[in-house]
Amino acid sequence: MKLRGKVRKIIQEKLNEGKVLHFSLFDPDKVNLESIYSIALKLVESGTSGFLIGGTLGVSKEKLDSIIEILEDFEVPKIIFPSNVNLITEKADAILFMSLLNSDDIYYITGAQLIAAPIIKKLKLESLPTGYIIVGHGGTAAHVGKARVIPYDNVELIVAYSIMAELFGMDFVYLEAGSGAPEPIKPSVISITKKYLENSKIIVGGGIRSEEIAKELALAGADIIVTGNIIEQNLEKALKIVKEISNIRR
Ligand SMILES: CC(C)=CCC/C(C)=C/CC/C(C)=C/CC/C(C)=C/COP(=O)(O)OP(=O)(O)O
Ligand SMILES: O=P(O)(O)OC[C@@H](O)CO
Ligand SMILES: [Mg+2]
Repeated sequence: MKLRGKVRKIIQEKLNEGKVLHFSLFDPDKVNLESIYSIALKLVESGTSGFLIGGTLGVSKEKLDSIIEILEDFEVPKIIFPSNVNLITEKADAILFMSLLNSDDIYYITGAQLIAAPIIKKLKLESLPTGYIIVGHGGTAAHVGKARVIPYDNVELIVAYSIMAELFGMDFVYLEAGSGAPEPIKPSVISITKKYLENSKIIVGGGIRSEEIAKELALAGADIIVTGNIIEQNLEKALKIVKEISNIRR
């Protein structure tokens, strides 16, 4: 919680320097507590700018807390990526205060947020207002969040949802293809969406497994690239992605 209250500023300053950020996603259900410190160290040395901690199935606050404690010494923001209200902890620096804009269930649009808001206030957690938009494959998050998933190539809908997030004043638009998606969101879709956004920053995640794709997405206009599965499955490849993104200047 050392960086609490500074997270948005840290992100903004890096973006102002023309950098594209990489966030490392740790799933509390899948990560091994014995190995997480050494994995995180390599990610930080390669240039990752944030830790997202979250998952949809099998996640407990206890495991979330243990992970954040292990990561505490790294001067990198530790941000909760919540699937529900049970994953709010005072140990984090910040939380993605997300609304799943293309959900059919009001619970994921304003319901969970209603329950979370007073808790976040009480804990003095920094909140990062985020429009969460699920596209394509969608994965477990789409199923649980009852998303009306947008087809990968329906750029008109993706743009409309993204503009909506910006008009609501959300600082971030998270375009999510779903954890482990067979293909990520298309760079061409990102570049078109980018043209319509004046303030909101674009987070892209889901199915990013190569430095080539990560670079294409970054050059197309993604501000933050998230990788999760590849860190668990092929750390060397994940480190290549982090290095590639960290070297980009726009
Ligand atoms: C603001 C608060 C407290 C909650 C918001 C809750 C919302 C809007 C949730 C959206 C729907 C949802 C289930 C999102 C999950 C986001 C997430 C943590 C994705 C990464 O986890 P996965 O990789 O999909 O999970 P598994 O590995 O368990 O499949
Ligand atoms: O695990 P991957 O496929 O990298 O997806 C990351 C993230 O966007 C999932 O919510
Ligand atoms: Mg996962």
